[in-house]
Amino acid sequence: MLAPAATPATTSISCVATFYFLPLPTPVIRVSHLTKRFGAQVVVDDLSFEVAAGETLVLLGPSGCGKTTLLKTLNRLIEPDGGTIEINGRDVRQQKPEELRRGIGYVIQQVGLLPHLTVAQNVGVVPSLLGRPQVETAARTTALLDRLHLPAERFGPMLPAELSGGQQQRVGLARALAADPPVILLDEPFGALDPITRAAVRHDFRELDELRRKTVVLVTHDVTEAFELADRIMLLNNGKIQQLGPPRELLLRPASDFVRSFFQAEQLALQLRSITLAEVQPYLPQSGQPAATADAIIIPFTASVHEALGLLDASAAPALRLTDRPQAITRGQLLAAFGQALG
Ligand SMILES: Nc1ncnc2c1ncn2[C@@H]1O[C@H](COP(=O)(O)OP(=O)(O)OP(=O)(O)O)[C@@H](O)[C@H]1O
Repeated sequence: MLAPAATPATTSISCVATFYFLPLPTPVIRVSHLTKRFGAQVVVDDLSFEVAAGETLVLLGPSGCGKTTLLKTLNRLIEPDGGTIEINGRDVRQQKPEELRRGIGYVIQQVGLLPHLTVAQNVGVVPSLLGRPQVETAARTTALLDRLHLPAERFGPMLPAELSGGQQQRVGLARALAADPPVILLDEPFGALDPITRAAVRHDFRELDELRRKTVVLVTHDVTEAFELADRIMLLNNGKIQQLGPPRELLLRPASDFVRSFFQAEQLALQLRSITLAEVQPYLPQSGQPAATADAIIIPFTASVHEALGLLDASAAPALRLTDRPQAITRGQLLAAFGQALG
């Protein structure tokens, strides 16, 4: 059976024990007893949570559970009926909505590019509103478009209507990042794209270095997307948090039948992504053929079973070899050990 993973709570406790004199990092977003009703329907029901600096929190749950409403309260596109929201220690109600929104990146499924402005002008909208020097904005726009595989020289002068859906979504991401806001909110940012474009744009999004420094809240109903992108997932139903934690915790230690059944359909695929080779290693045969380095792929313990199988499928290699383990592992042995690790 898998050993229990360290939860954020246990990690924090051990940090406090060892470095009790260091203050814990202040959360960038702190939500307390947030409530929103539409008529008689309570859509966000007394929610309290925090998001740490640099963390990606994914809001997940069935249609109508309140994900978008919750997200929109963070930048005051929707005003709550009760509770408080602090961003960087300031109550959002103390700031004018327009000013607040200029400091928070926002990406939506419909992209919402301004049709009469060029791609470069669209990306530069917020920095211009903030009065940033034009030269600085132009350089930032070029760098972002290049990083999102839309070379600025070619795409910068184009109009949004001349771009494909995937290209428009990339421009939407560049626009949200242009003013370098510390917080980014994304509502189904890849939702309108076909599966192949969706995977490609999501990959480029994940690879953006600067996102690692940002605090991100992302809404999706795509479970695989949530597992790929989230540091923690908040699973919602009827406006209430059903479970909040790292993806593998929701999968391996569901807090309720609702959580268990939510992931049921994709359970095997998610387990393959969540479980690492370090966890299956005790169940692999302890003796066997040493692998000839030339015909086995060497893979680290930190890789997931999904990544290992993907590498085997994509190459002509007959087996894998874990770093520091001389024996080769075949696909069959890996799957058998994975089954045993799941218990
Ligand atoms: N402006 C509004 N007026 C009345 N009801 C609303 C309004 N906006 C949302 N709702 C209702 O609030 C509930 C939650 O909506 P919300 O868009 O937050 O859900 P969601 O989880 O994002 O759903 P989806 O995944 O389908 O986008 C739904 O029942 C919706 O009909």
